[in-house]
Amino acid sequence: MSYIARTINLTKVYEGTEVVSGVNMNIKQGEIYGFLGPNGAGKTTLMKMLTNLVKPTAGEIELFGEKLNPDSYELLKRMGSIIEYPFFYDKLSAWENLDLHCEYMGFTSKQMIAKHMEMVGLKDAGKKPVKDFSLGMKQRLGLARALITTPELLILDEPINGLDPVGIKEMRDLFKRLSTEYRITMLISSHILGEVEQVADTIGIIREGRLVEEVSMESIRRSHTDYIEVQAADPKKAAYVVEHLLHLSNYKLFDEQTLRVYDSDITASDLNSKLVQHGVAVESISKRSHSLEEHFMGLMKGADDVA
Ligand SMILES: Nc1ncnc2c1ncn2[C@@H]1O[C@H](COP(=O)(O)OP(=O)(O)OP(=O)(O)O)[C@@H](O)[C@H]1O
Repeated sequence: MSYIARTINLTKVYEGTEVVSGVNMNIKQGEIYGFLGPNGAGKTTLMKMLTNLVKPTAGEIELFGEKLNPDSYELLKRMGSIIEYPFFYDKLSAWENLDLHCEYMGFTSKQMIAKHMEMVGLKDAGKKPVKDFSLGMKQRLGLARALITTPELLILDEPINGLDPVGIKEMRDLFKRLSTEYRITMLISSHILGEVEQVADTIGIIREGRLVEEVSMESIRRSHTDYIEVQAADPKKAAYVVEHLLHLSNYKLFDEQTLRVYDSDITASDLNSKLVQHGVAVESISKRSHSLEEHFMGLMKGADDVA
């Protein structure tokens, strides 16, 4: 397996508190890695360490197979990033801002500016001063700037913040294109599952500085459970019928009204008729999936029941 970025026991302590704790993160070449966690979980701090903006307290970072040091300028040139809000010279136009960036980074091709302005949907906004840009436009311009030096790895901290639904869709499509057409590996943070779920190949979940899960979306989709949910006035009676008369053992009582049956040996309509036959007053019965949302929300909040 080829990893483009790895962290080994990465830790950051601020004022005596570990805000990133022993994180082992593995970002594979070519993938989109969705980095998910609630506000304050440590996402930005970890991304700042990956881009040498913050020095780790302990642990190591490997980029492109090499150890990241304070003077790893060549490694940093191979990545692009937007961390927190992108900063621009407000009075300068979008084009001038990108031009300055190219010079600063030692890239001279001006054609790249037009190409990337178009790519992020800002083709006609090049002459506009950045002070007249909306937050969404600044996010796009930040992305153009991060892309202009043709990075192999793109690190984007909450890139969808401030975008309207159309902008979110366009940004998602762009991420997919960057991944499939340009083979750029991406680390994208968010505190909202829906923002990354549709594009990510792998999801890493950080909570209180710890990486609590790192898993491929494929395996999550494969393993998330199907079940039949029964609402009944007396779910204990329903559970009795399920266990002792139908001989199904994989079920769980949830509250005063709800029973979930995880066995795949029975259909919802068969279960309904059997329960009714044995005198259970079924109020509703339906086939459901334990949604990804529930799975991830459970992990992000630290709930025990996240199966
Ligand atoms: N320079 C700093 N000095 C002290 N504490 C800091 C500093 N930077 C971040 N923190 C603290 O570290 C913790 C993690 O912050 P971080 O910004 O990395 O989280 P996050 O997951 O990116 O959250 P958000 O989505 O709100 O940006 C927070 O408790 C924050 O207050």
